[in-house]
Amino acid sequence: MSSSVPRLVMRGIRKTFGPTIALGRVDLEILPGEVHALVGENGAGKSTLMKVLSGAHAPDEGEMEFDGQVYCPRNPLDARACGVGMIYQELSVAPHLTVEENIVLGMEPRKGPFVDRKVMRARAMEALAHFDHPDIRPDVKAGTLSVSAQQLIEIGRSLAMGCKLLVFDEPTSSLAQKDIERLFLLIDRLKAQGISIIYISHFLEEVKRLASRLTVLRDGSVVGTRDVATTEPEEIVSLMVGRDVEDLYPRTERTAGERILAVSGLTGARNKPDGVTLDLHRGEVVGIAGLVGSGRTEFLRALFGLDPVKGGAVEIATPGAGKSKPRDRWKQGVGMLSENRKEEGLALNLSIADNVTLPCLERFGAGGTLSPAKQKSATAAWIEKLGIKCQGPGQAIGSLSGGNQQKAAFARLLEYDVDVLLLDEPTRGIDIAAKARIYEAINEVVTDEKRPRAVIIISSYLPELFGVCDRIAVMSQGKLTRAVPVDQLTPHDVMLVATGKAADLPGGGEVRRS
Ligand SMILES: Nc1ncnc2c1ncn2[C@@H]1O[C@H](COP(=O)(O)OP(=O)(O)OP(=O)(O)O)[C@@H](O)[C@H]1O
Repeated sequence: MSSSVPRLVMRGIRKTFGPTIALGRVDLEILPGEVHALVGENGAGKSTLMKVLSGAHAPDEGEMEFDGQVYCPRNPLDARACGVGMIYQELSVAPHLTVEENIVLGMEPRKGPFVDRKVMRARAMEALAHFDHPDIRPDVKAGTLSVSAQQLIEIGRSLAMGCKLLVFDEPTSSLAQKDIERLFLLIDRLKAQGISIIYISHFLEEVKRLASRLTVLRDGSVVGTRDVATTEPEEIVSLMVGRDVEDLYPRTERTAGERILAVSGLTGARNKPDGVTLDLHRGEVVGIAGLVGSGRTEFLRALFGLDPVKGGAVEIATPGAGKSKPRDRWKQGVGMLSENRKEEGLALNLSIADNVTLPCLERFGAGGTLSPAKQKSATAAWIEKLGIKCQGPGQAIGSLSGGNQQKAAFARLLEYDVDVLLLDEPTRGIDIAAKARIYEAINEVVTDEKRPRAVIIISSYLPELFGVCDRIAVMSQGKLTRAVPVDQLTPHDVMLVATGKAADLPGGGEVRRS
């Protein structure tokens, strides 16, 4: 931190949306060459603060300075021209354009009425020199590249403009482990070049690895800024949630009951999954570990009837099974939460109550009439249980923060009350305290005395799988190992199989019974 002039000063930033105070007079200071983490619960105001910084939202009050100059961007392009680049979770690369066209997008160098292709190429090459990535050539179509390469194009776009402050909003959520490590090394290099970074993440391990200071937002206010090296994770979490953290992985005694699902030799049209066999019993949670791209999502999609299969069988022993075709899994008592929030089919203009009750509206009225009061009271119970931060069941779901939308999608699955829950990365984008509530809800459904349900959960976060599951199986190149009880496994065993260094897990594949 060579200079005494801060890179960025945000002072007294206030932003309201109708009755919601998203930010109440926030102050933030970022130094040159500093990686500064921004953490907080879902709905704390992190995205809103960054949207003010990027010119996407005008603040109601407050002022900003960038390198000692007044900074007041009119829009994100203007912000980038002033030196502030944003790298969002949902990438904004244009797939049909080439890498170099993406890098100069909106700032194309001109020669008369035409794009100056020579200057464009030179600018792109200069930006790409930061990455040393063999696949990212200036003339390839961006859409043909992996998610991690597309993320680098976004970063390149900001570097080509000479940005001195980059904002990363949960950048690792769609990346494979090796790409995550590559990104961290890049962030280290950018920092060494004096570029400042604001890093938003729900993973405190990432914050520890990268940041020197962190700021905690709670309910639209800064509750503390700390040096990362000298701050314990427990202190950060209690600052975030405003109280001490209880047990993150609540779990009561579980017993596997009758078999509810039997998958044998399931093979997808494109060989992912590849001959997958798995049994699931009432009262248990089975985890699927594996690297991004190993075929975990494809397995759940094939099992749920979303993608075509070319071989194998799925037997379901729920009260609703047999009455309907395999495509109608919901009617058979099987529900799925997709990893991609956009695919969840949340109707963004409708209220939380409408979204949560939509799949089972018949329960909320009789004779063709609907009782909004019943919809609202059922939804209010989920809002309370999962801690969805909102004004009430009537609020449009599109105006919730990303993590709170994800919680509402989970509430919808629970409200539908299925026997088998298929969960693909259910806590992605969800803060630590809310994760604990989701784990608690999972524990409740599998230990329900009258009707214990069964859960399959995919997660890239091993502590989560070890905390929540009874058995874990590992997916690698479309093939799934036996599901082994968690107390016979270590995370190391799982990683060896996931990375292809071992063929199978140790331990037996038996199900624990009472
Ligand atoms: N366009 C909008 N209209 C109405 N309310 C909004 C809008 N954008 C954000 N809010 C509200 O402002 C508050 C802060 O939301 P924000 O998205 O900044 O939270 P966040 O900390 O980024 O959460 P997450 O971790 O879930 O992404 C929330 O209560 C949210 O519902």
